[in-house]
Amino acid sequence: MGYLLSCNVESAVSICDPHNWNNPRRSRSKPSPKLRIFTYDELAAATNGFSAGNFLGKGSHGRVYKAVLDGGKLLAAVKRTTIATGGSDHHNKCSSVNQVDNEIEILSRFRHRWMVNIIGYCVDHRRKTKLLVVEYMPNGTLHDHLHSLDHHPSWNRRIKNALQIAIAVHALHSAETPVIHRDIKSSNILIDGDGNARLADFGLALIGNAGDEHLKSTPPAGTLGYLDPSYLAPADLTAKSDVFSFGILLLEIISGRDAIDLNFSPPCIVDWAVPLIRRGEFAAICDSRIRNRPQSAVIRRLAVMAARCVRSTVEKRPDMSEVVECLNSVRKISKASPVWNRLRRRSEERSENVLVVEEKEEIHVRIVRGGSKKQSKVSSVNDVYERIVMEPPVFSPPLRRRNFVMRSRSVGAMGKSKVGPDPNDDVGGESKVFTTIRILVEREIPVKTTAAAMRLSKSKSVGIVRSHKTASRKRD
Ligand SMILES: Nc1ncnc2c1ncn2[C@@H]1O[C@H](COP(=O)(O)OP(=O)(O)OP(=O)(O)O)[C@@H](O)[C@H]1O
Repeated sequence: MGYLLSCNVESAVSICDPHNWNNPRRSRSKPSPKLRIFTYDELAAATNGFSAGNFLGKGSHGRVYKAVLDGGKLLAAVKRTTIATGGSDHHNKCSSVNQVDNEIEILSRFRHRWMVNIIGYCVDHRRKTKLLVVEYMPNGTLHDHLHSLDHHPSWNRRIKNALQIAIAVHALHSAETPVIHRDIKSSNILIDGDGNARLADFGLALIGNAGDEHLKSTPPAGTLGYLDPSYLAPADLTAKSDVFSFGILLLEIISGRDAIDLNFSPPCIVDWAVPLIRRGEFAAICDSRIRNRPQSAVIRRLAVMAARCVRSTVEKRPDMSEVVECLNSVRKISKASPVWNRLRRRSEERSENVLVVEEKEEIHVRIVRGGSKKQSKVSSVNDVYERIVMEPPVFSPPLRRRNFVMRSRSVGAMGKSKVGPDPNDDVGGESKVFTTIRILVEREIPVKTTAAAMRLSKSKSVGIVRSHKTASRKRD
């Protein structure tokens, strides 16, 4: 099959220094720590024989186990995949191993405080297995937190986590040899012991400069609901596809709803949120389960940034440095002392009608005295005119029900598989790629609305990264 990306440990030379994420020159000078090469027996012992008790979860390309290493001093997560030997599922196995190889390749070059970093790996040909060993994250995924029925992260926590991931993605994009993650989504963000968000799952990530042959020859991949609708062919890939996925993530963080959620109308988060944002109805997209709503300025800036990230015109999306700047300033506002925030809120409430013109990071506020809602000009997010709605927040649209926690499917397609954008996205033109999605229809819930409740089964990343070797062999 030729799906090979051998991890050359010695080539692991560059590192993203978390303290210098915006200074690639300084961060390049740090040496990369050596990867540990484990034996199978070592990892089997550390995971209690890959026991059910140590099982953490199952992805589309293998099972993940908790490992206790170095006499209990080091906790790790071990991702186990099977090396293909031919047969009907040969292609899937190739794809899994290839994704693990890809993760090893990329994670061995980059380390970042807001990423789930690699510790080492193991290749056991006799048992036909490859194991990736990464830092253990004890607090589940951001998806679990956002969609849990009991505990909902506070606004401060959400903004902090969004900023952490934005910083990690920006570090990848601005590295000397950039990396495009291609699978940014809440279930690929793990929460560490201190409640920090860490970007994980680099199985679909691509490393290289624009124009590199392997970038131009790797088919689109990603997760349904998060996948950039403009990314239909290998040549369409840019860092702005990650920006799109990050925008979806930000909408999910703000609203607490899934990227595709059939309990909402429309089910696609972009179709649901962007019209509300355009109309200035920021409160309507806020997660109604959190009692302490942040100031309007915080919600407005988050919502507008998210809407800009999911713009259909790729060039009009911000780059991640702008997203980081915005989230940084939002975090400062949201962390300001309660007294200051009360004063700010009061002054906001006093103005009956406010027009805000946002230009990049500068916000100019024009107070329109005595203006009616009709007079307030509300145009698209692109025109960056918004009206702050001073009415009580409009929470919970009528179709909202939380009977199910739904999860958008991770669909990636690489190699032979094909993947398409969310069917709800208005892509326009003829789509060159397709995808399938399993939907379970359930009718058991007595609710006032007439729509049947539907649930998506757990998302899975599917795909094969074609190696440089494969690409060049094809050319030959
Ligand atoms: N480093 C880790 N620490 C703790 N738990 C982890 C870690 N990595 C993965 N897990 C758990 O294992 C599960 C499976 O992870 P994996 O990355 O294989 O798949 P996924 O991202 O959930 O799905 P897909 O492969 O379809 O994207 C995760 O949902 C998470 O619960």
